[in-house]
Amino acid sequence: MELELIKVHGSENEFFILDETVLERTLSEDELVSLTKIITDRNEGLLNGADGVLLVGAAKHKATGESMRVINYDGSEASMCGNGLRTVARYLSEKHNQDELVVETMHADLHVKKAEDLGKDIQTFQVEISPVSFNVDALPFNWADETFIDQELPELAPGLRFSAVAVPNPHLISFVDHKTMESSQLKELATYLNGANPYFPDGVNVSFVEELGNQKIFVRTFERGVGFTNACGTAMAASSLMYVLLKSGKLEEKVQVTNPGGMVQTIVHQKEDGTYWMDLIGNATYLSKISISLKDILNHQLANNKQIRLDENKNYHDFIKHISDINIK
Ligand SMILES: N[C@@H](CCC[C@H](N)C(=O)O)C(=O)O
Repeated sequence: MELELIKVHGSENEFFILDETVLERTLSEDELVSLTKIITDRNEGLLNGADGVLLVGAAKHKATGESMRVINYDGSEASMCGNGLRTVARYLSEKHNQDELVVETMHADLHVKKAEDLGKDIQTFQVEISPVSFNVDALPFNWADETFIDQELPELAPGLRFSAVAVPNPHLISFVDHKTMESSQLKELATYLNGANPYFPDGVNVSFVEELGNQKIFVRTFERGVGFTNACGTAMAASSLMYVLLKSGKLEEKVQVTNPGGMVQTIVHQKEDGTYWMDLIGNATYLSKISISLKDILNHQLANNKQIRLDENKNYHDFIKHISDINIK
């Protein structure tokens, strides 16, 4: 069976999009996990690998058109992916010739839409990040209290304060100074919390956040199931939420979030029932289109592919050259 893949990125968080609805048959779970591990491998994978696979499938609910599943680099499945959802939003918007759609994800049907270009000729999409929960059971986080907001974890990271939030994938967030941002502390802590540990049985995405100015933050994330990525969309949305709640107090106002792979904008909203949701606005860039058979992938014969390299990334690089706040790679 021939597969059509699109290599894409959102803030240089890279994925392969695979649309299962146009295949002769659906993939088995084993095939999906094996395929993901093989093509995303950063050394031997397809086109230098990626951070995961985004599987477009038929939606279960009538109200929505199609669904997105997120398979991390290590084959584990995540409930959401913010950067990935922007690229799937673009794919579905072009497929159905529609500027606004609803995409079904593991826990929520999310509104997505085409937005004004963030930079010259940068395809830009705005996606809903929700539902948000501060309940530690939603992550899950083994902690005695119901929530964990702006608290110390002295046995793990003395002197730092953390907040735990599910959006709905799990995030642990700390506001740090520049020196801590550049240190090895994030890697050490996140590696521990994503191995066998008593706190986060399913692992957690860990982010350090540096305040850069009024409604401006820099976010660096070590992702569960991947490791360091250039950016994590749900982490930037969750970090913006914590920035608004703990620092600026400015709901409904754009936050500029820079990251090692570029820049996005977020807006934190509060509903009448008191719950929060975020908009995540950023690039949805196509890198290459690839045709390859499933058999060749599973036999590690990745050279047997046909590919069309797209030239959109040049515009993206011109765009990020002008973001002066990108200071950590
Ligand atoms: N990069 C994504 C998040 C992908 C899932 C994450 N690694 C997890 O396991 O929760 C994003 O842009 O949100």
